Formats: sequence, structure tokens, C-alpha cells
Amino acid sequence: MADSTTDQAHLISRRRLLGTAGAAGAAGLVAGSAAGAFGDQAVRDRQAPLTGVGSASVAFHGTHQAGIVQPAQAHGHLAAFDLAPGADRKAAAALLRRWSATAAELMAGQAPKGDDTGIALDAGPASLTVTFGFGHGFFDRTGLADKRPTALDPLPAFTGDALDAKRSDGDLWVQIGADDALVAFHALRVLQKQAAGAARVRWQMNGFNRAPGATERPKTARNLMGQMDGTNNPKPTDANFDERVFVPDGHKGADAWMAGGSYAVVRRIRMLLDSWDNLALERQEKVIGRRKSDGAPLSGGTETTPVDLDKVGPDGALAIAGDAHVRVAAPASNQGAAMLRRAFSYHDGFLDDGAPDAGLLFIAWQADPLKGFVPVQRKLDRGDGLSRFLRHESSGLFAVPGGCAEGEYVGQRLLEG
Ligand SMILES: C=CC1=C(C)c2cc3[nH]c(cc4nc(cc5[nH]c(cc1n2)c(C)c5CCC(=O)O)C(CCC(=O)O)=C4C)c(C)c3C=C
Ligand SMILES: [Fe+2]
Repeated sequence: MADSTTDQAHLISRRRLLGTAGAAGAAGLVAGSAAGAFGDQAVRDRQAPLTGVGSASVAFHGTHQAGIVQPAQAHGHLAAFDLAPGADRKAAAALLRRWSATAAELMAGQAPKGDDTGIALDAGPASLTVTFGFGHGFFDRTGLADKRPTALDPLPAFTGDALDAKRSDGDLWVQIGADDALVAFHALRVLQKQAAGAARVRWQMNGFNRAPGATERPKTARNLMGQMDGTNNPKPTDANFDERVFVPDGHKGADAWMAGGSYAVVRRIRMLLDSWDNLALERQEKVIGRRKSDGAPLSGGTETTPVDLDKVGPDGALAIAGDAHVRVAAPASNQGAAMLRRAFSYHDGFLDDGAPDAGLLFIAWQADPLKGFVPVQRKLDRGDGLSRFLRHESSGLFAVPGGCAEGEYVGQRLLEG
């Protein structure tokens, strides 16, 4: 797991580097950065050590890439890139090397070399994570088809899909999350500029979650339907967590390079909020199988009480209905199939009929999509009471390699193996 260095003593923010070294020497620490372009004022402004949200950082280097097990941040950007015509394996390797070095700098709160935008100049890393993945087409374009994992075979079509091909798939995928909107956008902009000549943005989506500190104590985030979403996710402390989420070490075969990696299924799921909001609270709760106020299962207890799918109420009916989302999606209903859900909400304005163009950027992480997303979505597609309030509008499946050590880059084992 990538180390989450929230310990204040280990936090390295751009401000702290400058504060410790002193203004004059500090200019050298960010050599090639925007500091020179913004003059003395920016340097003076950055002398006090950062505290709070801005100071938290996540390590870029590690066994797994960051942005999988860490809590989803307040701001997210998802971007898919297609390799430019003529960009080959060498060009792809150079891009991943450049992107990895930049992500490591940004996540440590340092200005990347050559950055002249100044967008995040005053801020610390704000829990920034940058995660890179490869889509199906990447392997053909780089002459690496023999290394493509079978797990990247296209997802089956589902009856409820209304997918927009232009906003689906892609050769490369970047997931960015940060607890500050400018830090998140800055990372996206820097990476997009660095891709010039090698890859072009195919689609891009923006998402959000509640800001840290918005609730009296840390709580499970709510989605735009108002439900607590993420309660029954696999936990890193579960004995089988790694087995479910990450490709095992010592993994053999053409895709041995995926050891320590994970597969991300990305779905832009629009919520039919006008219909949902018109549903009485009791009906809404029945559709999910949990109470809206506190996320407790309708079989009783509190949010964290295990769901009892066999519980029958005084009226003789199942406490959690046959088509309730949590029943249909539960590992117990899917031969143990499970995934780690780490989503962002999105809102892209209003459609012509006045309905919000809003929903969930659903991201499911698993060691094998055929043992995670696919069987569960097949079942939801047929029998989920929630599905009549949802439209799956875009879809992507990406191989997200394991993390890298200092001096290496993400995907090196594939591109140089
Ligand atoms: C294919 C997998 C899933 C899709 C797609 C999906 C979409 C989706 N879900 C919600 C809201 C909730 N989901 C909840 C639980 C839940 N959902 C899935 C899978 C998919 N959801 C699973 C595996 C689970 C856990 C089931 C269990 O073991 O109990 C919940 C309950 C709280 C929780 O446990 O997170 C809510 C609420 C929405 C709104 C949505 C699409 C927009
Ligand atoms: Fe769900």
C-alpha cells in the first residue's frame, strides 16, 4: 500500500521547504519553477509552515499507486488520453517517465520543473494523488499486444447501458484527486501540457466529494441521491483485501508486469434525480436497503452493523427487499465477487428538459474485473431496483500498474520489460 504520510512531522509542503531553507536559498530548491516568474511577494507569502488540509501529503512511490486505498478527495479529475498518431513505445515510455516524475513532485508539494502557471503556488499538496492506467488500445499502439492482460478484454454490454463512445475508453487514463480545487486542476493542467506531441485528451470529467472537516467527525460521504455511499466497501484491514483489490506479487504470465497493480472500471452514471427526488423517503430507503439518515441497514442496527439479508419483518416480508441495491450487489449474492468503490460525484449543469446532468463517477478497483465489477453489474442490470433511476453513460476499463520506486516510473516493467 502506498504510505499515506499524514504525520505532520513528515509533511513536505512547498511552503515548508521554503520556510525552512529561507527565502534566498529556497529559490534554488524550486529551481526552474514558477518562483522566479512571480517575484519576491510569492516567496514572502510562503514562509509560514502550512497547517491543516493543505499540508497533508500522500507518497507517490510505493508498492501500489496512490489514489486507490486513500479516501476519495474533495476534488477529482478523470482524464483519458489517446496516443498521438505515430507515438510509439519509446514515446509512451518517455511520457510515463515525465508524468511519474511530475506526479512525485506535485504530490510532495513541490512545483514541477518548468511550470510557469503558478496555479498552486501558495498551496501545499492537499492530499494530491495522481494515478496512471493503460487502456486496451495502448497495447496495440505500442506494439505490446502480447503483454495485454486478458482482464482488459472489453466489458460485456449491459442492457441498461447508454454509452457515449467519445467519452469512453482511451489509451491512457489519469485519475487526479486533491482536497483543494486549484491543486487538483494544476496537476491536470501540468500533465496535459506535458503530454503534448505524445498524447491528446480523449475525454475528461470533473468530480467532487465533501471537503475534509465539513462534518463534526469523519463520516461516510453522501452521493447526490443523499445516501451514505461506501459503507460496506472492503476495508484494508480485511484479511482478503489485497487479494480482492490488487494483482498478487509473483503473478506469472504475459501480464506479470501487473503485480501490485489493480484494474479500474470507470463508469459515468447519471442519476435521474427528478424521478428519485419525487420518491417518498420510505420508498427510497427500500430501493437501497439502508436508511437515508444514518446509512443503517433496514435489517437493523447502525451503519456498520452487517446487513442481514435473511431478516424477515413482522409482516413476514424480507426486511431488505428482493430487488434492494445492497442485496443484489452484495458479495453473498454474487459468489463472493467484490470491489473497492471510490467515487466522485459530478454535476455538469442542466439538460434541455431542466434535469440535472449529475450523478456518480463510479470507480471500482479490483484484482480482476471478472471477479469484481462484471458479475455484480450483470446482476444489477437484471434485478436492481435502483437501476431505473440510473443511466450508465460512459465506461472505461484500465490496467493500473503497481507503484514504482524512486528513480523508476509507472509502467516501466511493461514498457521496458
Ligand atoms: C457494479 C457495481 C455497482 C454499481 C454500478 C453501483 C452503483 C451505484 N451504487 C449506488 C449507491 C449505493 N451502493 C451501495 C452499496 C453497494 N454498491 C455496490 C456496487 C455497485 N454500485 C456494492 C458492491 C455495494 C455494497 C453491497 C454490500 O455488500 O452491502 C450503497 C449502500 C452503502 C454502501 O455499502 O456503500 C449505496 C447507497 C449508486 C447511487 C450507484 C450509481 C449511481
Ligand atoms: Fe452501489
